[in-house]
Amino acid sequence: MTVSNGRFTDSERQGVYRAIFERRDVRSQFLPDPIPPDVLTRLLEAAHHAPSVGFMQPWDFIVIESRDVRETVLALFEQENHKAAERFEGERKEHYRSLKLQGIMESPLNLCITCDRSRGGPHVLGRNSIVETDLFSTCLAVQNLWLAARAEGIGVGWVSILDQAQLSTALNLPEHVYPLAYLCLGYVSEFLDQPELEAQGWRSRLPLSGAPGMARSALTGAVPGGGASG
Ligand SMILES: Cc1cc2c(cc1C)N(C[C@H](O)[C@H](O)[C@H](O)COP(=O)(O)O)c1[nH]c(=O)[nH]c(=O)c1N2
Repeated sequence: MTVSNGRFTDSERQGVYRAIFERRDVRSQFLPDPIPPDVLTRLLEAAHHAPSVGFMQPWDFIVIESRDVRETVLALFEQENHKAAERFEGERKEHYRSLKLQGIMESPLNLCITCDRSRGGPHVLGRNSIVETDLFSTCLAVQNLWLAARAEGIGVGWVSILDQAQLSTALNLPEHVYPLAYLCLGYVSEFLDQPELEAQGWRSRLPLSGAPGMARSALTGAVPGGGASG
């Protein structure tokens, strides 16, 4: 069916929303099946079509299959995760320790999406005032990949419990390249219907209306839906 004005058909639109609402951060459900090269290429193409400040396209994609490198990154995770647990007390600490927060070895492929902070030279259109816009752009590449992966039936898990300098060393990154997202990718046994942290009782989704800081009018401080302002 042809639709004018570049509009999506109903089923195309539903597909986009389905990817958004059914995307999950995956740590526990990875299958070992390899991701075929053409599928991986589609995911990287999707990431590469993210918006970026001044069309800077500051990202690069490091595909990591090596078990040695993954074991090194897992050791970095264990070290930081141990420190992270110490920030909680009592039952909350035990709860934290029970959470699975990475799938580095179980997933068949790890991917580091980096941000080259020097790309495009010293003056990038749109980045003169807010210098972090290159990092924001790279986050959008991550999200594009995450949604495309969901549409391909592939789970993605973001591992950020890592020391950034140690990760850079492990991946041999030059100083101007920032390891923005360390991701685990693979087909999954299932996609949970809610975030794993919610299923584990760690934290729940906030309501869109009335949540602190959400949907707030910058001019009046009023929260649509009758929530308290201020
Ligand atoms: C920047 C960033 C960093 C992390 C995450 C996400 C993002 C955006 N998340 C995943 C996070 O816990 C998850 O997105 C939320 O719990 C919501 O779940 P769904 O993504 O909707 O399944 C995440 N998960 C995890 O198990 N270990 C981690 O280190 C991180 N780090």
